[in-house]
Amino acid sequence: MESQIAEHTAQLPQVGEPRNPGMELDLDWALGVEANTSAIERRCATLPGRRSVKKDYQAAWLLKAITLIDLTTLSGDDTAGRVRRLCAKARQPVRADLLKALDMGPITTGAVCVYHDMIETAVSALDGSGIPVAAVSTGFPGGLSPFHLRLAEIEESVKAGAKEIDIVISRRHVLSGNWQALYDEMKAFREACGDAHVKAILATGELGTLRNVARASLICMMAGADFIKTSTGKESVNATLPVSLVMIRAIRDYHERTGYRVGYKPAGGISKAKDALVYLSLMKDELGDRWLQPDLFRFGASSLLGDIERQLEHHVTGAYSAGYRHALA
Ligand SMILES: O=C[C@H](O)COP(=O)(O)O
Repeated sequence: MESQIAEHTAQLPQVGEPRNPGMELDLDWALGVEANTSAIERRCATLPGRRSVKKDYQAAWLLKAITLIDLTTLSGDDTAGRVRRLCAKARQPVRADLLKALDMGPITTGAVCVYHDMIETAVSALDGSGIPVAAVSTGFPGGLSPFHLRLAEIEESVKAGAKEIDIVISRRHVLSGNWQALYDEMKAFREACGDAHVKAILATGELGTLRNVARASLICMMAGADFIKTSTGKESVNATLPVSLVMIRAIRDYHERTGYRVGYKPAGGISKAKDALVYLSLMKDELGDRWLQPDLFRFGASSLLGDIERQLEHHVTGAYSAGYRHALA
């Protein structure tokens, strides 16, 4: 048991993984990509049944999943108190007695993700923990505020202490085929981030087709995205497996062609432990173990942690706790 947990939760040494610097816009490449929707859907339909992990392996994978969560609160009624509670949860996401029973030392979530106004609260609540604060930005979730204000918002968030910036792209650039505008926008966002890492939220539920998702993924990577992320969590359709397969394969193509590894963040609507396991096995199948580390994979999720805790408690005690006992996250 101990070795299974250790094997799946170990952090690989990150020997100076270079940041994706981006490249010139290569429209021939981006416009040449196709997405065979029925083949993609067929492949995804087989995933949940085919790759189930059980017992100790399942506990190990669930602990791993926790270390990959961007623990998120993005509500209009967020308060400093709620953000501080969320940060306490990020520092200690699993009860000490459960960790002990699983032979595990302390773990944390991958990051805490908040709106700009909550950055300073989160940074101070996470002080000394090494957990980065991610801020959604650029007029999240619509991305329709004036361009100079979107750049200024990024700069303010970096100044306030955010180490990761989750930007939203202009969906209209994709829907109108204005790929140059998408590239220029993403490049400007990346520059405004400076040393902070930038996640490009594609809002895939609003891009119309899987082919658009593939093209937008490539163009954002060409413009220097460190991560590509599915959704804001506010679209009517958020993270899905077909969209994930398309984005993950774009990441693979980009790595094969440029040598740079770009991260992946499915976000929105991922609230069940069993769904997290399917995403992890998809990453492992398509990209390999290197992409199961927090510098290359995150779940954007506000309630996934609660379900994972329930499953871990069941694993240890044989009983499920009531959902209300895990109300936060
Ligand atoms: O980026 C994270 C998402 O906004 C979280 O969405 P969720 O509340 O559906 O988990």
